[in-house]
Amino acid sequence: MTRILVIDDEPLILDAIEMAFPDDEVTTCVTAGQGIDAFLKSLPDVVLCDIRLPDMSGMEAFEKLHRIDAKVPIILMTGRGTAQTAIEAMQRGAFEYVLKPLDPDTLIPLIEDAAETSRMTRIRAIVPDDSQDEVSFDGDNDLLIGNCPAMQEVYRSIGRVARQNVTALILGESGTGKEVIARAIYQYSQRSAGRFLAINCAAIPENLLESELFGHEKGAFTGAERKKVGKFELCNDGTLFLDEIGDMTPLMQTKILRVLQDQTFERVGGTGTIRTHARIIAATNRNLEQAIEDKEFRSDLFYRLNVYKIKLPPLRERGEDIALLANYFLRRFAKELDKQVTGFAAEAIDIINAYAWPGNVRELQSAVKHALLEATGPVIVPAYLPDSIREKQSTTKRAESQSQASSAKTGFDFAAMTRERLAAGSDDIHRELISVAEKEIFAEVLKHTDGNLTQAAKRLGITRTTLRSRLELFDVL
Ligand SMILES: Nc1ncnc2c1ncn2[C@@H]1O[C@H](COP(=O)(O)OP(=O)(O)OP(=O)(O)O)[C@@H](O)[C@H]1O
Repeated sequence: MTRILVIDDEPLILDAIEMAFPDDEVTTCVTAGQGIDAFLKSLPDVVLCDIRLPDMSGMEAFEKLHRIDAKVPIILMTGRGTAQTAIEAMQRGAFEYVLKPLDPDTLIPLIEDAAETSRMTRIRAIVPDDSQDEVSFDGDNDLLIGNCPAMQEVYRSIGRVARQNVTALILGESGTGKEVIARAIYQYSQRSAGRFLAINCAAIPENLLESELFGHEKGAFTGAERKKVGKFELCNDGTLFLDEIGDMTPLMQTKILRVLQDQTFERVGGTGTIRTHARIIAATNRNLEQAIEDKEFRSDLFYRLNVYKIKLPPLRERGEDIALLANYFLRRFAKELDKQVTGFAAEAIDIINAYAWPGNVRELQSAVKHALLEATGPVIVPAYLPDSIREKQSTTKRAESQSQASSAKTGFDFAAMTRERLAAGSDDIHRELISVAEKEIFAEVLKHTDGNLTQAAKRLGITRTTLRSRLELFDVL
């Protein structure tokens, strides 16, 4: 549920917004004064503010709200005549502006985007300190849980890179915590009071991504009925998180490379060169070295991004952290859901430890939530865990050990695994299953070649570099 504060003196607009967000908490105010009071009383996640208000200008209202808490995204509503003022407000920190009459198809995704930005900026990602034995519970922030050596190295890396103002590249499978690490880097950086904007480079088509990142001039293309300020410009002194960077098209890769090389770009349809000092944090679940070899990713862009690399281990390789995380999520969600559940039965922890967690921490989180919702007693027993984990844990875990020990038998039921991943809600099934298959194939071939990579690559019909990088990705080398 998003807490939205709307400040506008037109009752029709207030009603329309309340109707457009029936599941959210919408507070409406008809003057700037009332809006500021409501803002001070309880900070909203997002503010929508008209540019013309009866008691002060929308610009003044924006500046007052922005001074109180610069991390709350403020969207200005404007008529065509006042769009220039709204653009100026954006350059001073407003999140976006929308033209009246409001179009729900534009407004709803924009509010969702603003709410997500609000969450990422305001909910702190806290790195544990060395002295921490017990995990202290903090409902308002995200604590990074895990003590295994690989995670300790991740925490050290955050400490080293956060204050350096350099580009950081976060690598790891889906759900391993890349976004939460990006937030930690931002929050521990010298730019923590500034803007943090995120964009998922895989989720939107190329032309939209281009506009989102670089902005566009009015009339730059059909449908560009207003000027747009892009994220690179908005984040001039802030931090821009480019998620799923490995999935960008060649054109976007070239454009991003230019920004990284000389900190300049042009808006789409614009001629003026704009300079940006945005700090870039990039993340991907792809093996970029492999993508370079496959000619899908520019090597010069990779070298620009790879200034400081943080590699997140998959959950299945985090040993005792798995149970630590499960217990943390149990306490967290038990509080949220108001359930009197105190812990896991030993058998349930055994299953959790044995499962391969292809969806990593995110999958564990939803499994614990599922178990809590199912629970009727004070302890989580195996029956409360999702079927997919109980039934298939042995299959998936075996996949891991087979690939590493190179000694197990073959014969996965891929149809069953696909069904399992579908039931688990995964949206990365192709990669998950292909990885499991690849690991098994490699393990068998390497066993046959006594671990000789050159011979194995020959028998597999792939290059030695490809084999090496796949094995590195699986952390087999
Ligand atoms: N070490 C950790 N301790 C506590 N919570 C974590 C940890 N790592 C990840 N999480 C939680 O797991 C969930 C998934 O993490 P996140 O979204 O950062 O993963 P991701 O790698 O960015 O995933 P994707 O590649 O799919 O975007 C989030 O709710 C995050 O807060």
